[in-house]
Amino acid sequence: MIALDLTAKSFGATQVLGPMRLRVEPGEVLGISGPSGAGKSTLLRILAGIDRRFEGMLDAPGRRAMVFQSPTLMPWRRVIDNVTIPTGATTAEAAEILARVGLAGLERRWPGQLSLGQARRVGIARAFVGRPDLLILDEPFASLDAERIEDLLALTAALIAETRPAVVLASHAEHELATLATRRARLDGRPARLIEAQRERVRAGS
Ligand SMILES: Nc1ncnc2c1ncn2[C@@H]1O[C@H](COP(=O)(O)OP(=O)(O)OP(=O)(O)O)[C@@H](O)[C@H]1O
Repeated sequence: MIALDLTAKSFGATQVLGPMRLRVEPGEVLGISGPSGAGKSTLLRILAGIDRRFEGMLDAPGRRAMVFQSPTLMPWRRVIDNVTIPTGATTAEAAEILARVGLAGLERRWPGQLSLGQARRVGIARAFVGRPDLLILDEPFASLDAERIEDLLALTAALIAETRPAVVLASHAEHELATLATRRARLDGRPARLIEAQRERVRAGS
């Protein structure tokens, strides 16, 4: 389980996030919406352990993975190395997950030779290859066309069901949140608070 008890997060004199308490169990997908600039990315960076400069306590499981809005691939490394190097996965494990996300045969390509949708798939492969306990998804499908979003939503849902990490997803897209989230919350206000919706539905198997 991931547990955050946050008192405050500030940039300089500006407090961005107010007091909040957040818990996510393995197999749960907490979907967070909220206006632009509310602090979703800031909260996700805290949960991922990237930003430790906050007041409060974070208790997060060991294996964490994050998928960002923009694919953060190393352009000077081939696709397969973009999966193995940051994760420590073997070449065989990387090839298997790349095939799983529909990129069989593209392992030796350079990131610059991929479409945006393919680059996103590499990001998803990299996130799941280590079977994370905590998965942070920050607008993972932004700027893709509707058909590709559907494919990636289905793929992500299947991989979550198989590996059952605790997932926190931030998105502006209602459809993405409605498809993936088992719980919903909204981040709003100044400083922003997390307002949890009532539990809506629990996906089969979770
Ligand atoms: N490194 C930083 N230094 C100063 N202010 C920052 C920094 N990062 C974010 N902020 C500010 O914190 C607030 C929250 O930003 P954040 O990116 O977390 O919002 P968001 O909800 O993710 O927005 P969006 O939905 O547009 O991505 C904004 O007012 C932003 O300007």
